Amino acid sequence: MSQLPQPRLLSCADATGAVYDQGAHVTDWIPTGHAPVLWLSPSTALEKGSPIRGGVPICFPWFADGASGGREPKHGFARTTPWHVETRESSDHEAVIVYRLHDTDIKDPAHREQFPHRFEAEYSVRFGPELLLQLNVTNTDDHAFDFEEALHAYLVVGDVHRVRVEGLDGAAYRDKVLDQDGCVQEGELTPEGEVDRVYESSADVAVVDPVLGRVLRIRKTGSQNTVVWNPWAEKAAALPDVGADGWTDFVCVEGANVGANAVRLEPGQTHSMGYRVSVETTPEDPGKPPA
Ligand SMILES: O=P(O)(O)OC[C@H]1O[C@H](O)[C@H](O)[C@@H](O)[C@@H]1O
Repeated sequence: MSQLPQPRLLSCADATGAVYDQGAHVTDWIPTGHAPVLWLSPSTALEKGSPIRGGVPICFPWFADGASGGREPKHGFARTTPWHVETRESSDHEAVIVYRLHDTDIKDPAHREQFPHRFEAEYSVRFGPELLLQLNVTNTDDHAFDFEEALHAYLVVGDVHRVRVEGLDGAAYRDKVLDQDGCVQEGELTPEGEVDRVYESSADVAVVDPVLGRVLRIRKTGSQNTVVWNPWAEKAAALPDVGADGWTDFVCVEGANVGANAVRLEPGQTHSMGYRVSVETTPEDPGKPPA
């Protein structure tokens, strides 16, 4: 497979960022005065047609293998398809790039067959003191269709053993590790092993990181699910593009609409999902004791 062209680099006084046209895939966001916020695997393949491990993959028009299973490629075709740059502009406090994808950009007949609908997807990325991502999907066909979506952000943490994910208390979730529905989150989530949970929640989430001394705040709009994922040691060992120790350095907190929350769009309708991240530095916080 051939190498991907270099990512587009954007900057303004308040941030720098990087995005690949393939998958409109944001791989870097550094708000000025802070350490990088998005994790990118040092061993990811940067090859045409391969998913990039890290940053913010866009899962569309299905998540995992789809609401009723059996769909390929995993997480839909959008993350491995080149998107078109629509506009790109910078001001002092914000650098913005807008991408577009149409059904006609999907060249593989097997992929089109699994989603035989005319659509237009627009994705805007705003790099500033906040990272603001918005995915708008429009039904340009003459019949209704359903789709799933996720903005699968890999967030840098000092040590996943020590983070606390707040904001999900009381939310129902499907535990994909246990293959169990109807679980309910009690208090904050403190990862102690593989985590793969699809929460019913549109609430704000905070990733409290005592090692890096910061809190990442995630705010969502138009998103009924929050997915939290970390493969932990054993599963990570089976993912060559995560790297032996890479899994301790991130937690994925994804804005999503999946399963029963798949979006139904009538002809001409548009659905928008927004995902926003900001960083706060914290005073000394002992967090959990080291594992
Ligand atoms: O390895 P990938 O295809 O990128 O998927 C990575 C992960 O994505 C989501 O978080 C899913 O809930 C997980 O089940 C999956 O393992």
